[in-house]
Amino acid sequence: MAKSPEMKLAVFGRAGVGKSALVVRFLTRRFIWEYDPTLESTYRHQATIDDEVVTMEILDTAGQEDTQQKESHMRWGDGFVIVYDITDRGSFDEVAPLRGLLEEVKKPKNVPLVLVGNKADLDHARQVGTEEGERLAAEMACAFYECSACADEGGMVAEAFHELCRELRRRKVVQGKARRRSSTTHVKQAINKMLTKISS
Ligand SMILES: Nc1nc2c(ncn2[C@@H]2O[C@H](COP(=O)(O)OP(=O)(O)OP(=O)(O)O)[C@@H](O)[C@H]2O)c(=O)[nH]1
Repeated sequence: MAKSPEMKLAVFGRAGVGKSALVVRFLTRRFIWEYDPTLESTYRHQATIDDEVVTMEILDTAGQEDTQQKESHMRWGDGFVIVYDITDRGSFDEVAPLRGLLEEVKKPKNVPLVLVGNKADLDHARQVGTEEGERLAAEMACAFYECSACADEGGMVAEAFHELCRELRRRKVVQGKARRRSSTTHVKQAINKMLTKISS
């Protein structure tokens, strides 16, 4: 049987935006009100996405980690969930610098990621408009979801993680094609070289 693809996903965002709550919601479909502030935790999870089994390693990072720790986690990951809290403008302002660091650490640029505005159940305390999230996601060329880890009736949390896996899969297909194309070109070049040698 073919081995299921493995994807390393890291979740970033300011302390308290709900990273752990989102990861736990995704893994268990439950919401737990209080967590110890995360040092960092990694989880393994399997899911069937569009008829393909995918194995995910999910890293729930600590909101308070320093730049060196962030960079090391960014190097580890294949795809990223950047989370802000719709009731915390400051957490939204931290998204662009986080994305900037990601682009610096990961080369080539255009890193696979999804943007999540969490705590959508707290609309009365909203500080960041939905259109602002949409605009930022468009600038970063990534998918955008407003979610609530606490009240996830629409299954948006899983959708955000699944979309990131789909994006990683799409890129793998494109990279595979590019690799095949480049090896075909190499073979053609070698044959041409041989023929030139024979005829000279
Ligand atoms: N109302 C509401 N509260 C939420 C939601 N998600 C998380 N919370 C609350 O927000 C607080 C912080 O949640 P955490 O999941 O610990 O946040 P975190 O981003 O992992 O925080 P650090 O581990 O410190 O980086 C907790 O009190 C959660 O109960 C949500 O969707 N709605």
